[in-house]
Amino acid sequence: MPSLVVLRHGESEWNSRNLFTGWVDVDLTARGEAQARHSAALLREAGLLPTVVHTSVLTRAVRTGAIVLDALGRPEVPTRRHWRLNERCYGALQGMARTVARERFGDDLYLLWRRSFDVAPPPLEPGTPGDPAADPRYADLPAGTLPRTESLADVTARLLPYWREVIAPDLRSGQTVLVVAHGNSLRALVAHLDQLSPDEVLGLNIPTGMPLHYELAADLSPVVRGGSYLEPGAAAVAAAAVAAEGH
Ligand SMILES: O=C(O)[C@H](O)COP(=O)(O)O
Repeated sequence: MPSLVVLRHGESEWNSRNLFTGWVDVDLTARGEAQARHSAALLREAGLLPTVVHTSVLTRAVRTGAIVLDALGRPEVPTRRHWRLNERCYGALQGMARTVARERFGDDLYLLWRRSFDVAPPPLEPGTPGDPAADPRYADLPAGTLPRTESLADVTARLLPYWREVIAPDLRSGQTVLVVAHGNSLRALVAHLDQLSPDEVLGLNIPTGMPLHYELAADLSPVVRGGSYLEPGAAAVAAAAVAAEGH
């Protein structure tokens, strides 16, 4: 059976400061690096040795993937990086503390912007941190591709082509695929895999550095809806902490 593991990057510098991050390119904290190494140990114990890795082009995901492979003694495993796996663009919220956002805009709008499927935050101002128009990584993308803000629906629309055209063929060819991405780009993928309702999407939170395993049927539908965290107890506690951020 095709085997997929999805992993949100380890804790980042802005995760530890509770700042909205989006496309701002920050690094891992020492805790985040340790989470990546622990994820490798869990993968080894579970017999889930990746044969291909897909990451976003953001440092926190790229480095998490590299640390996992290094800890497994498998630095030669091919890794592909693509912007379509990037975190959602959080627009004008990028760089803002979650507590400030919740107090400034109110609980309802704060929740809608963080966790609804089809509501995007206000767009980022040109030239502010994380503006992809100023980043050479995206220089070759067609004009109009780069987001200035994204809803989860927007993330889904730009992520699924990569899922269908690149990751799915790896799975169908029998690879053990590790996808290292972000809290919301993985929410978009999980919502697609599990066909989540809008209410289920609203309650979906993915913790940093905790491998989530999906056994997939031949049509790539999950054998177990929601997949299986390799450390389910710790993941449930950490996901609740993500939901509570900013409160
Ligand atoms: O971009 C960010 O700030 C995080 O990766 C996800 O933040 P959220 O859990 O508030 O959506």
